Amino acid sequence: MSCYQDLQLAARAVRLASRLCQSVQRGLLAKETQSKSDDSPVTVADYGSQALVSWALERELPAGSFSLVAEEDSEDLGTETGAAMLTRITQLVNDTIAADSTLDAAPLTSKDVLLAIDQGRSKGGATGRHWVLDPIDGTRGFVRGDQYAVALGLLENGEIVVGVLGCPNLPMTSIAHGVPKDSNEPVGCLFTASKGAGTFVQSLDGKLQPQQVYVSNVDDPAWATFCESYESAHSNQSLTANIARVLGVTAPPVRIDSQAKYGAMARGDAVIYLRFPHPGYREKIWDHAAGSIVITEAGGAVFDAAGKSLDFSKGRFLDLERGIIATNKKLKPVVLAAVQTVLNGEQPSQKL
Ligand SMILES: Nc1ncnc2c1ncn2[C@@H]1O[C@H](COP(=O)(O)O)[C@@H](OP(=O)(O)O)[C@H]1O
Ligand SMILES: [Mg+2]
Ligand SMILES: [Mg+2]
Ligand SMILES: [Mg+2]
Repeated sequence: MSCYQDLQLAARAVRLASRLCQSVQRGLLAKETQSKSDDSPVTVADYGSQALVSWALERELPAGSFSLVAEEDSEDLGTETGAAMLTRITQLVNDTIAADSTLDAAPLTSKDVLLAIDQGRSKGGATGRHWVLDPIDGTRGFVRGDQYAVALGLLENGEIVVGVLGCPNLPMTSIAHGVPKDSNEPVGCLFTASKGAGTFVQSLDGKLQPQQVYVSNVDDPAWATFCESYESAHSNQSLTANIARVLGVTAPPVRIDSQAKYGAMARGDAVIYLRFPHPGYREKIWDHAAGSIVITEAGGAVFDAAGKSLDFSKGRFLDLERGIIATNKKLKPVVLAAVQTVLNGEQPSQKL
């Protein structure tokens, strides 16, 4: 299959899953959220999205060739509350398939749904082709009614070659000054990127045609704006404020959930993305796979505090020096220097 065909397949799968997420977010019920053992939330939509993407990819790929590294697994659906959730997930998956006039498929059973979810247990690695999925990135944002993304990448021999981000709540217009509340602007963006072919944005509903996008070309940090996680537990915001101060950035950061940040940056809404999880946190590949190619194909760079590009070939986790930074190529050296200045000035106890 060519990169173009992979991209089309990925975009169809992400669109389908995004529709399921949108319908759940509209009528979100408290009982549809569970806590995972690591205390992060997971909803019927996370599972439903993973089942749909897995099902939509596998049916189009050569038999036996499908490998998926994805965030969720069916373990928690084996409990008593899990069984009720599974019924609801199966219904959501089948309703979404039935509502798509381009799909001609028999309804899935609960067992089919469990199997589709558990396809995501692949370990990935440096050889072969592995799809990398975050069925809902930014579940906390999703539950709050804010930003989230369905994020799908394709890892080929250790390198991400395709990335698709479905961002159902992201305005088609710039969020450089934040996401407007209660605006009539159209929302719902689909970002697509493939190796050597650029990054494009189109409306998730398909009404607006794809347009090529580029990261900001700001080369003076004083004019730069930055974005970071909405959740303060996900990134050390006093550290990022110090980095911004060293750079001379004066504008307040745009704080939004999920890889929607990478999409927004790819079209120039913000110039720098700073992510510094608290010591001990290990980044997962599905949290950055699609987003990183969306940035690099838009002319940007994604790297860690040592200046190294992200390495997706090491399995389910990213193996990196502290932090993830994205910006344009001109600003990379100056942003990296500011990051290193601030990290070197930290108290030893604050270091990893
Ligand atoms: N303590 C922590 N530090 C850094 N990242 C964390 C975290 N706890 C959860 N995350 C990750 O942050 C992701 C959301 O990213 P963001 O902070 O950009 O909104 C979550 O993805 P999920 O919502 O898919 O679980 C999760 O993988
Ligand atoms: Mg999660
Ligand atoms: Mg995630
Ligand atoms: Mg997720």
